[in-house]
Amino acid sequence: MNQQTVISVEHLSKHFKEQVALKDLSFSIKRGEIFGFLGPSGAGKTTTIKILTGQMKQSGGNASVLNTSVNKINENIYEQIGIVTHNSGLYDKLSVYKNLEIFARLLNVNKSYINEILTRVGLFNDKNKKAGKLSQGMRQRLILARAVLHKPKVLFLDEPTSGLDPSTQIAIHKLITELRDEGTAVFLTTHNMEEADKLCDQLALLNDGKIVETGTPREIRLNHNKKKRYKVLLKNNEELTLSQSVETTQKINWWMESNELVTIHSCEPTLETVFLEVTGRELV
Ligand SMILES: Nc1ncnc2c1ncn2[C@@H]1O[C@H](COP(=O)(O)OP(=O)(O)OP(=O)(O)O)[C@@H](O)[C@H]1O
Repeated sequence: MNQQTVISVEHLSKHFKEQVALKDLSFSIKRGEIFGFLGPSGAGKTTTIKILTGQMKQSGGNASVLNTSVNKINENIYEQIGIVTHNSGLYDKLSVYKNLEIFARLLNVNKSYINEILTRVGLFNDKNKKAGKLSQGMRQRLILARAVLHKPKVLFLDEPTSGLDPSTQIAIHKLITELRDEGTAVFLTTHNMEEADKLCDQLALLNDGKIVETGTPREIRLNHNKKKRYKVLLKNNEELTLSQSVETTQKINWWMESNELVTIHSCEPTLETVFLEVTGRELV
């Protein structure tokens, strides 16, 4: 295994009685990489996180996190990983600060870091508020702060921005990117293709428990850019979409020479379009 590899998954499968939830998944994630697991509801994203964090047993194949097989994971691993899932809870009756203080004690983190992380997630001024009185976006930022308080080497985020307002989404994206730049490996599940496109270094598209496409967001979009088209805006306000051809090249040249061309863009497919193309399903 490459020294930089922190998560390695080989032929992983999971079934619940007759129902197959994961089929033969293989991928790896390196240090300082955001890996996006993109798929519609029921595709198997949460099941994968549960197996990788030792909360559920796989039916076949193997996976390791920080060189420990998921079959041998014990609570010691929680000193090195952080998890944000749908059911991450908070102590509602305690203040924002106290919620973090409890975890700082459990995880042997210097208390001085609490104020720093509260500032980073934009909650410093709310540190004395009771957790139960926070808005949904503030709650999610506190849950994220708690998950990264001990500077984990691996961070698992299960749809961390689902249902949040745009400014909270931006704040969370900024923190995730900073953590990646500091070397954390991030395993992120989402069904938000814009989030995946913007944030992730590598992506796996998951459908019905199977990986149907992998690569960087750009590679995936360009691989599926078969019908190359261009959108142009001309000085007379005319907007045209043109397919690649000798005729189109001549037209564009002419508009450029005669200073008629205002804007030109290539029309690559979005990840949403790619997903629809490879699965026949929308990413909802
Ligand atoms: N404990 C369980 N018992 C039986 N079936 C389960 C269990 N957990 C998950 N499944 C099934 O496995 C499949 C994958 O579920 P999973 O929760 O991993 O999907 P997901 O991609 O995380 O969906 P969402 O985006 O809605 O959270 C679904 O068909 C689900 O019904």
